[in-house]
Parts: sequence; structure tokens; C-alpha cells
Amino acid sequence: MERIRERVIQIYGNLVSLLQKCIFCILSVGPIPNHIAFIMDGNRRFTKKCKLMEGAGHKVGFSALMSMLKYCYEFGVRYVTVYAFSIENFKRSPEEVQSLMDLMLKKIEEILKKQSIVNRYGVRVIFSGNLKLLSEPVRLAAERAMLATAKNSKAVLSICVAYTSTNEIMHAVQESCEEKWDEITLLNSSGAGYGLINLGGYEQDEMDHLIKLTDIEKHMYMAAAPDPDIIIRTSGETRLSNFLLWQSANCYLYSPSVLWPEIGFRQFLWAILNFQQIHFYLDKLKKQS
Ligand SMILES: CC(C)=CCC/C(C)=C/CC/C(C)=C/COP(=O)(O)OP(=O)(O)O
Repeated sequence: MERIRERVIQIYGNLVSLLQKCIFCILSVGPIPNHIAFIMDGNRRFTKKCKLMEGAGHKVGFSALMSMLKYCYEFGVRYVTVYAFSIENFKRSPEEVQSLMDLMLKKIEEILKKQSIVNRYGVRVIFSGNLKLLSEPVRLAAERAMLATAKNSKAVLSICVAYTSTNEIMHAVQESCEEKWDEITLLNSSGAGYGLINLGGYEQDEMDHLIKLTDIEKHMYMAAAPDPDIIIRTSGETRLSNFLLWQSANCYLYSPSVLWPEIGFRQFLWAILNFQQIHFYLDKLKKQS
């Protein structure tokens, strides 16, 4: 009896995945987003709603993330970014921060296993954020994961930890200033003698030493990924909460009402359909003007 039950579940699973493949095939006639970012909101609320043990919502949340990654990579999305832990999250109780870090550590080991989604889809994993703020075991695990997947080239997963956009922008501006300062000092010491830049009426060669947009962008934590096409934030919230502010100028925000651990194929499909509809509409406007 048990074997029949297992077989039925297996057949059902195969049928569902065949149906999903057919849907992806039809959808791929339209534009496929290159980069989707997720704000995984509502894990603690899910714990409360389902009367689970403390921290269980985040574990279910991780499984939901694995399903979303599978949909993204099956559909042909090359870049996925997730907001896994913000700098603000360090203000939570020490027990909660510790439990989230323990989960992170365990899950990093899991995603490095041979049969994991990361290895199955050839995904390069990048941890983006102020990694110095992480405890040593988590930081080392993150570095290990980046090294182990560095040669994967089919897709990219950016995991934002110890991240906020304002911190990212500040870091990038500081790095760019330091780089320019070093450049000017080097030129001065070699006798080129540019002196201090007069911001009033500078000459062309002085202009070359002003910081450009590309200087700042190359120092962003998210420099390895293009701007996102869609940001999906669960639990009906439409705030960005200091996530990808620099990169989201032309991005579509989709905000399903489900909590993160409840997100599934339906929400993914709806996000893609809405994105494609907006894309077609903007294309039409462009052609008319
Ligand atoms: C390796 C890896 C990528 C692990 C990620 C694991 C995971 C699902 C992390 C979510 C972290 C987080 C603070 C989510 C927000 O929900 P919340 O806790 O703020 O819940 P609430 O919105 O209900 O308060």
C-alpha cells in the first residue's frame, strides 16, 4: 500500500513539473526578466499564524526560496538576488540574531552539496553586503561558498547579508574617493602636479579626476549583477526597506499578499505576467512616440 502511495505521489510530481515546463515554454514567447530580486517578508508572522516553534518560519522560508530559485532558473532568469539579512536585523534580540545566523550557516553548507540547486543549475553564489559585520564562522562559510562556486557561469545568486542600500552607497562613494585620491597623489608625486581641484572652473585634465558614475557603480556590493527587472516583496508590503535603492530606478515592484513561506508557483507566474504586460505597454508607447 505504501509503495502504491509513493508511486502516485511521484507520478503527480512528474505531471506538475511537466505542466510547469509547458507554461514556461508559452511564457518564454514574451520577454524573460534577466534579474529578479526577492524581499522575503513574513517569516515570523508565518510562525505565529501556523503556531509553529520559534524559528520554524525561517526554515520553511528557506525551502520556499529553493522553490523560487528553481522556477527562476528553469524559466531562464540569469540573476536572482535575495535580501537575507539587513544591517537593521542586527537590532533584533541576540537570541534571534544567533538563530538566524545558525540557520544561515547550516543552509550555506546545504547549498554547496553536489545535488543542491546551486550545483544543478550552475549557479555562482555571491554574498553582498558589509561582510565584516558577520561573525567569523558565517563570514568564512560565505567566503567558502563564493570560492566553491566561482567557476559556475550559467546563473548568479546574490545573497544580501549585513546589507542596506545606504551602507552600500556610502561604501561605494568612500572607495571611489579613496581610489581617486590615490590616483591624484600618484600623479602629483610623479611631477604631473595637478594640485587641488578647483570646483569652480576646472580644466579638462582636472575633470578626468572627478568621480564618475561608473567609478561608484564598480564599488557597489551588487556590482556583479545588472539592475533588477522585478522586485518581489511578500506579505503585501510595498516598501523597499533600504534594499537595492540605487539599482531599482526602473524596476517593477510586485507585492503578493502571501507571507514568504507561502509563496509558490502561482505568485511567480503572476509576477512574470505582470512584468510582461508592463513591458509590452512600454514598448507600444515607445513605438508611438
Ligand atoms: C542561506 C540563506 C539564503 C538563508 C536565508 C534564510 C531566510 C529565509 C532568511 C530570511 C531572513 C529574514 C530576516 C526575513 C524577513 O522575515 P522576518 O523575520 O522579518 O519576518 P516578519 O516579516 O514576519 O517579521
